Amino acid sequence: MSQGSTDQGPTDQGPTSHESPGDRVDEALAAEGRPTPDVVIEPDADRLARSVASALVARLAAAQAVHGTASVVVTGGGIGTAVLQRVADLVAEPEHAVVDWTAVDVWWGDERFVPADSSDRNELGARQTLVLPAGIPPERVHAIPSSDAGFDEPEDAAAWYAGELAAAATRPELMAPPQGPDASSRAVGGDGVLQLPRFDVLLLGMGPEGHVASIFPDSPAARDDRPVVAVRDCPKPPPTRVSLGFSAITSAEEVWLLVSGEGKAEAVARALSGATPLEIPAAGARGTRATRWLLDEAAASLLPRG
Ligand SMILES: O=C1O[C@H](COP(=O)(O)O)[C@@H](O)[C@H](O)[C@H]1O
Repeated sequence: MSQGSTDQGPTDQGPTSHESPGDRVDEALAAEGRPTPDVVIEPDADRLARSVASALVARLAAAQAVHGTASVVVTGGGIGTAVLQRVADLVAEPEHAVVDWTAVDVWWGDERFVPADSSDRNELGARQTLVLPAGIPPERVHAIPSSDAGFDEPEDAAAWYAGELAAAATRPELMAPPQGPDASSRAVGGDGVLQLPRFDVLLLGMGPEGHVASIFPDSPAARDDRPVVAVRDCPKPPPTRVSLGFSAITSAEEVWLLVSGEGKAEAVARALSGATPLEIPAAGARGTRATRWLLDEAAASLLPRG
């Protein structure tokens, strides 16, 4: 994996004309002094998917060495699904059998609130490409409810998923490690109870306008402090979704943004040069220990060189 690091991290925001939770995410992250994002550029989407897959297997193995289990948040989308396919290829190779897949918890960053068998479900791609081939046990697979799973409204599904996260947060092997006062307050509710388990790696795709999970620019979800939010009137179909909010995304130890294609180059450049999370939600996706922008050449084409 060719590796580079930029000093263009989105921590030096200028003053904003109005205050909103989206702006507060940015300010809180800057105040915590989170690590500057790394930028890794691969020649094309296929090589990007392969190198991310290898890095993900290594990261999950390292997490299991420390905690006994690993916890990953997966994403839908083209490159996100390609990465899971490449991980599944590695699962089939004995020399890469470094991860105990029976001890991996899988979460989703966002989901479409449509019937379970709809091809629009992010869940389907991840189940077919990785969950089934790797043999991850059903009790460790935490899908966001579909519209036919007994919830009439996406708000109910979001509240249920938030409950699942809070329940997992009490499992000793999934407890989040202590963080700084501001960061840990994201994982803890107003009642002082842990709301979020440990996420070792949180994978995100990014849309051409800079959306991550289902947090779109200048949308209610970008202004919502809750760990899980219902999304309505989404500009990209299907319009009704459930998404992790910034408070959950920024509680992850490592956030990896997977981006390929020229159509996303402008949003990548803006996210890494001071756009706010309200303007480009990807700019607000930061891990407590690391943020990695994993790009192909086309997606990186508008970044300043060197
Ligand atoms: O709608 C969504 O889009 C993003 C990006 O998808 P991509 O195909 O442009 O890479 C994805 O990350 C998200 O999970 C999905 O719901």
